[in-house]
Amino acid sequence: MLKTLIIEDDTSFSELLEGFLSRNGHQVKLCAKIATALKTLSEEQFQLLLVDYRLPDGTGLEVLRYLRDKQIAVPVLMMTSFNDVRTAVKSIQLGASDYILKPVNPDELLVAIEGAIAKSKTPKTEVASANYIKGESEQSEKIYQHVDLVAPTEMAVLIQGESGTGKEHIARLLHAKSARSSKPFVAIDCGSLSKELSISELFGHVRGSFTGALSDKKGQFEVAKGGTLFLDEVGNLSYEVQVKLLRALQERVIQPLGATKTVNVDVRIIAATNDDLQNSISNGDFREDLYHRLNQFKIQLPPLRERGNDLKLFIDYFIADANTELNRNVKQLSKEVKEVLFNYDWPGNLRELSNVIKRMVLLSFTETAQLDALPDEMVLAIQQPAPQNYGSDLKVSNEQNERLLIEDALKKTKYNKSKAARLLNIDRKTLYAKMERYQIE
Ligand SMILES: Nc1ncnc2c1ncn2[C@@H]1O[C@H](COP(=O)(O)OP(=O)(O)OP(=O)(O)O)[C@@H](O)[C@H]1O
Repeated sequence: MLKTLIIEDDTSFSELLEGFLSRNGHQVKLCAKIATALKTLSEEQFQLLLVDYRLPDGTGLEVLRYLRDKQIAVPVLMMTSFNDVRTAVKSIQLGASDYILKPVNPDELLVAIEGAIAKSKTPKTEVASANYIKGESEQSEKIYQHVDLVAPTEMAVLIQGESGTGKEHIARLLHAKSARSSKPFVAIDCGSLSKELSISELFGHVRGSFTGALSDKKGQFEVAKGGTLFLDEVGNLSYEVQVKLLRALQERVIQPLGATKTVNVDVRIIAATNDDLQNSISNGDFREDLYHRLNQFKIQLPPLRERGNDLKLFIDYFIADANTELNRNVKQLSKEVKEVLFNYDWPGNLRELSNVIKRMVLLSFTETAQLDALPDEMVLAIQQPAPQNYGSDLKVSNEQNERLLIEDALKKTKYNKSKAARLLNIDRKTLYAKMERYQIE
């Protein structure tokens, strides 16, 4: 019996899920609001969480933040509508194992649950012998050439790219191709750690150094000794932690919280970000000196929609993978499916593509995948008129869209800036900075 908590406000849907999962070996509990869910989580332990993204008293991200702050390790599967994919993909950065599109298909749900549980059992420190393909576009060639050149050096590498573009995959590859490959690769998700936690997580602490420090704990700098420390979402580190990190990198020593002795640092740093750190530097959110330390070599990963022919290669690759995993035999795509896959703009990049293809293969019982195996909303999305056209100036166009999104979020939240920031999935400081920039009152 797998003890499972479903957090979902649509009661008829959650009861349906409850019945289905109970028949498939789950012991299910239901909560319809975040507040009741957090109370339940403080009283009981679960082995799996299914969380609706939009809930009456907030978004599923709040549940993830709670789990992070309380250091509760449990696989979480986000259930999201198509329109929320962009933000749901971000939930992965906050610790969710995966997301699944609503309406939820039962077979797809079981596959996603299996994946989420398997993922939670793979230690983050393990270097996965990930299967990957390189792609053939000019950009891909350049990326892998740069990987080959920089991997054997000791240079700090900054990997920049949208969510799901393969940053962690490149970081693991850099490690695997370096002289440090026999030593640990340790990944830290800086986005999912509070300030207090990130200091102890990075540098360690000694027993009694703060309430709750019941024993000595090695920081990840020490755990990664001789190997590579991967700082994912580095733009989310608080200013105080940035100062400590910079000192560690400059002086090559760290001091665990409460310790009198220092420890030598022997790690190579690879950092990743999906923010424009230059922007964060001008906003005063990120230290320029740290940026230069991390950015001795930059690898920019392009979004999938700009990878040209690579999209086809990735589609073929993910189909082959899903055929093997799900015991299907999809060999081709109908004309309509091709049209959708090649015209969609893939905000969640490779992660979204791999999920969409897995779902499509699961729902295809013949050799040709048909349109009804794709999410309806995806089909609708490509039929919608393109967003307002601001000419070929990408920067102006992005800024206009950002401005509209911010105004919309403010209206929806009756100008409550904390709520609007949460809705936009940015912090309040960033929202203020953007409002000032766009002169939104
Ligand atoms: N070259 C590749 N070949 C095959 N699959 C890939 C490749 N690159 C990435 N993927 C797959 O795409 C998904 C996203 O990759 P990854 O986690 O590395 O992206 P990311 O940019 O670090 O994501 P996030 O910003 O959400 O942390 C993973 O499932 C990964 O296995």
